[in-house]
Formats: sequence, structure tokens, C-alpha cells
Amino acid sequence: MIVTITPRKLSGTIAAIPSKSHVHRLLICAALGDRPATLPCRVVSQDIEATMRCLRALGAEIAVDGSVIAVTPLDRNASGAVELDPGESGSTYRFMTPLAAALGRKARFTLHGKLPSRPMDDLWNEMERHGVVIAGKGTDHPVVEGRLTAGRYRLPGTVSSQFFTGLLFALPLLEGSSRVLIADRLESAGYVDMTLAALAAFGIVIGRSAGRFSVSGAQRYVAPAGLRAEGDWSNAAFWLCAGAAGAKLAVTGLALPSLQGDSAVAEILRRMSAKVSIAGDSITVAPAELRETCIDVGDTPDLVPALAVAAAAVKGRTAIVNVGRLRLKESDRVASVCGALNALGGHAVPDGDCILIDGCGSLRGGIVDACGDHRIAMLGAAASVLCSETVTITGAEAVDKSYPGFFDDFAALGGVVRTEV
Ligand SMILES: O=C(O)C1=C[C@@H](OP(=O)(O)O)[C@@H](O)[C@H](O)C1
Ligand SMILES: C=C(OP(=O)(O)O)C(=O)O
Repeated sequence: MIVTITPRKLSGTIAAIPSKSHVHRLLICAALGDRPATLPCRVVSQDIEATMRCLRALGAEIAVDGSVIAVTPLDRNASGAVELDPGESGSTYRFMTPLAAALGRKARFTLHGKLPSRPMDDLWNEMERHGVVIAGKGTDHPVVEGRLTAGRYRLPGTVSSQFFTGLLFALPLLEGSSRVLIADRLESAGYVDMTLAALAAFGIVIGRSAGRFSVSGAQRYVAPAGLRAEGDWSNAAFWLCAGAAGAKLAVTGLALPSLQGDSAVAEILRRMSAKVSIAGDSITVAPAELRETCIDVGDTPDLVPALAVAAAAVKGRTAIVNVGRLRLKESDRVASVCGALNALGGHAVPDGDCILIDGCGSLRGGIVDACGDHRIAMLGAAASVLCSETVTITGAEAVDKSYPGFFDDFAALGGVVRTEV
């Protein structure tokens, strides 16, 4: 799909969609729970579909009725091989790999997009030391076989926090106690905290001390009454950064404090001197003369495409540091963020573990290749608030991975969008 945007001043209010990361976690816990549960979820993205598809394959019954997802838990004693298709969702893939093995199910995966090349080795290696055999590594169809055993796991914390989350869902199901050690330091740590919060809501106790998690075995997932996912800060960040760059925009339904590390965007925009006001669960960002800053995104990698838009609005240099792991996402986001901004007339360059953006307060316009990446397509649209000429986004359907109604919301804010299929 090709989307062409004629630049307009945006204004208005958007209701945040449910947090993809939080919904993944609540669905997984609910599928492992002791009784049926329901989760309000008014937007079902491709990644959430992927998690539901995998949980169904493992035996959960999941029905979407309007804006509510009803989950009847899977049978932990079921046996037999399963086919799991996580689509392009790294989270789903890295959560289901240890989970299927903890359930003792042989799982044949079908991977799409860039997923076959996203890192798995550290997780696989540890699983292979704990009762599991993995075939088809490096192909679109890895196969995981054998029952995972409890014990001592040790993983780097600087590749993907999703390895830790996947193990933390799986290990409480096993007989025996486990420890998960962080070999170095944990980046994207807020995502693991969100996992611990979801597990705690289901009565699962995980010990945490510096550098390790302790998990006692054979725990029960006890479904609480009234599941609720937070509004999604990672996607709201595009509206908030477009607000800082040249539109006054508000997003409602965003909790603060939040389980999501990406809620840091509010503070980052404040540091950049944007006018940020928060009232209840609503946040409004209005443009101002933005200031040069240095932003460490080691814990919030998904914010970078949105922050790049705000950085282009700064008259001066923004240094985004600790970007190494952005290369491991749906696209190489160091390259694709720089490529998208530069295609619009901006000045962004990778510099070691940084992206340096030299903004001048406006952009020209041009053609942005989404590179198969939802957050790059959204970057292109949000950046149009700074452009004098049209912005064309190729591969714009990528937004469906996390935010299927993105261009409808963009139009609701006054954006002028033409779509060609
Ligand atoms: O656990 C999660 O829900 C996520 C963790 C992060 O990945 P990494 O831990 O690989 O940085 C983030 O980029 C991804 O979009 C969602
Ligand atoms: C990287 C992302 O997701 P995942 O790792 O689940 O594919 C994302 O949503 O930006």
C-alpha cells in the first residue's frame, strides 16, 4: 500500500490503543490460568493476532467478540506436536519458544518477514542445556522438541529482554526451582518489569535481586477478576512527538505511572522543552522552541522512530545513544530511521552506538520506504507535520503490525491521506 500525505497542521485528541506488549502478556497468562478470563481490547493488531493464534494452537480457546477477548485456558496436560505461526512478532516467537517446551509440546514454527534472522541463539542455547532439541535453526521453520527442565539459566541482557520474559512465563510451570542470571546488564528492563507485574497479577511469585530472577516451580496461574491492558505509550509516542514538532495533539487513556518504559517519552519531550501537560490519563503536547538533547534509549528502543520526528524539529543536534539493538528489530532501525528522515530532507547519521540528528526545524518531504517496519511507516506520517511537500510512504500497510487504525486516526486529526493499494 502506498500512502501519500499532503502536509497539514494536525490538531485534536486520539484515544490510545491497548498496549501491544501488555496484551501479549495478559493473553499468555490468561491462557495458562485456572479459569476463563476476559480482556477488553478494542484494537487487535497483527502481533496480537499472532499471539492468539499460537495460544489457540496450544489448546486455549480464544474468541474475539467486539472489543473483548475471551480466553478459556489451555490444558497443560495435552500432548502432541503443534504448528506455531508467530507472524513477524518477535515477542510472540520468543515467548512461545520456551512456553511450548515447558508444556512439553513439539512445536514447528513458521516465521515471516525478518523474524528468521532476528536473534534466538542465546535462548536456544540455554534451552538446549535444559532438555530441549532445536532443529532448523536459521530457517523459516525451526522445530523445538523435548520438555524444558528447571535449573540455572544464564543469558546476556543486551540482546533481547524477550528471552527473559519468555523464560519467566515458562519456568513457573516446571517441577523444581530455577534461576535466570543476567550475564551482563539488562536492557529494555521495563519490559521484564511489565512481565513480572502480569505474572504477579496471576499470583505467580518471582524473586528478583541484582542480576538474577528466582523462580520456584509448579506454580498455578490464578486468573484475577477484571483484566485490563494499559494504553499503548509506544504508539502514542508518534502523536506526542508530532505534537512537539508542530501540532497540538492530545492522547487519552495513558496511565502514569505506567508499566511501560516507553512512558518515558513524556519526560524526554519535556527535556527537549516541548510543552507537555498531563491531566488524569490524558497527555497533551504542544510545540515550542525545542532544545538539543542527548537521549539514552537502552531501555526504550521502540521510541526511536517517534523521537526522530521531534529531533528533526530541533534547530540543532540531538544525540540518540545506545541504539545498537535497534538493528535487531523488524528492520535495521538505525539504517531505516536515518534513511526515512534523510529521504524527507533531514540530516541523520549513525555514529557508533548513536544516531545523530541535526535538525533545522523543518523538512522538505519525499518518499519514505517503510522497510516492512510499522514504526518507520508511522515515522513518515508523523514527520509530515514538519514538511512543506508531500510525503509518500511505500509499504505503509506495515502499520497493521501494531496499529491497524493508524491512518484513520491520522485523518481524524486533520491529516490528508491518499491511499493506493
Ligand atoms: O517484551 C516486549 O513486549 C518488547 C520488548 C522490546 O524488545 P527487546 O527486549 O528485544 O528490546 C521491544 O522492542 C519490543 O517491541 C516489545
Ligand atoms: C520490535 C517490536 O516488536 P517485536 O519485537 O515483538 O517484533 C516493535 O513492536 O517495535
